[in-house]
Amino acid sequence: MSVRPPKSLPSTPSSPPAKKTTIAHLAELRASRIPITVLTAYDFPTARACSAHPVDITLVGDSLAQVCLGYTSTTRLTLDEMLHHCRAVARGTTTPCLIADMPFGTYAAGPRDAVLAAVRMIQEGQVEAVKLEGGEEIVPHVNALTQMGIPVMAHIGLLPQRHTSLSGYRVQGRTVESARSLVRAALALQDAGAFSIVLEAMPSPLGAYITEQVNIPTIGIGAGPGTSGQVLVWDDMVGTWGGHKAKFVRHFGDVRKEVARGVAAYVDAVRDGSFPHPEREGYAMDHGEWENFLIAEGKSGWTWSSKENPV
Ligand SMILES: Nc1nc(=O)c2c([nH]1)NC[C@@H]1CN(c3ccc(C(=O)N[C@@H](CCC(=O)O)C(=O)O)cc3)CN21
Ligand SMILES: CC(C)C(=O)C(=O)O
Ligand SMILES: [Mg+2]
Repeated sequence: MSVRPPKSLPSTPSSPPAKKTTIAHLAELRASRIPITVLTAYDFPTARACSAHPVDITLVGDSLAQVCLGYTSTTRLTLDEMLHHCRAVARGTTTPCLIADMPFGTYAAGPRDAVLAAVRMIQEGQVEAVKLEGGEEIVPHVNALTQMGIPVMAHIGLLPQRHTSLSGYRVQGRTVESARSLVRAALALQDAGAFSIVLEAMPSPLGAYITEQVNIPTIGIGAGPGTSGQVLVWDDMVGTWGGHKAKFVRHFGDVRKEVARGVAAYVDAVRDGSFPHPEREGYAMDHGEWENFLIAEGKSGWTWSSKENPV
């Protein structure tokens, strides 16, 4: 399985042809202080939407477990389930860099497991890089992956895969000790070869401070505006997620309301017989063929009106 070749989007007079996002390009965005845009995607149409007004990175997050599959925790998601969604997102992805979360349990036992699972994610899932949650304890895993040429995005701060042992989804880095351990983790993960780090749920000054201390792009979610880029979960961004709304979420659309309106309008239209309209959404038949059909059936006087006889 080879890495997919860069694809170009058609150019318009106002915009040059979009190029495939590379790791070097992400580093350039950081150096130029151009915010990096990241959105999650779990399926083909969402991947297409992310590619159409292109974000820099499309992330198949393990938030997939909750917002798309209805599990109560990301820890329920298996590698096979993740691969199934990665393939769908890959089919809809053009220029964005495609990254996916390594599911809970696929790297816990050690670097060897991490490499085996990451190879499957690249070969079967067609992703370009993997993301792992953890601090200094996953430095050996990040080393093993990056030494074999598998690009790694690190993820520190709030670690949803550890919500049970951490007694919930809590903002991190609010004490001197916790803030210092996050800075140490960021530097250690950078030294281990991570090309970028997600900073989740930490005070804004700490997000900016870590960003200044490292020389790789940081991607914030609830880490303030001082990071190199931002990520949001798709369903939080478009407003389709009906569960807990974290403080860091902003709805940039109200798709839930529009979906509810559409479903109600469809059900009402079918029930009142206004959908489908016999011509607008139906197929016509040559009049002579129809007459001959009725004669063949012995029913030449048969008439039908969608109004009188809706079924
Ligand atoms: N829809 C959705 N959005 C996410 O960002 C997300 C998921 N799902 N699922 C996987 C993880 C879980 N995440 C979460 C889940 C809960 C909080 C949360 O309850 N945050 C509290 C902070 C509590 C505190 O003060 O410490 C909040 O109110 O923001 C944050 C991130 C992030 N990821
Ligand atoms: C929110 C991002 C960073 C994530 O890890 C996910 O969607 O699972
Ligand atoms: Mg995740």
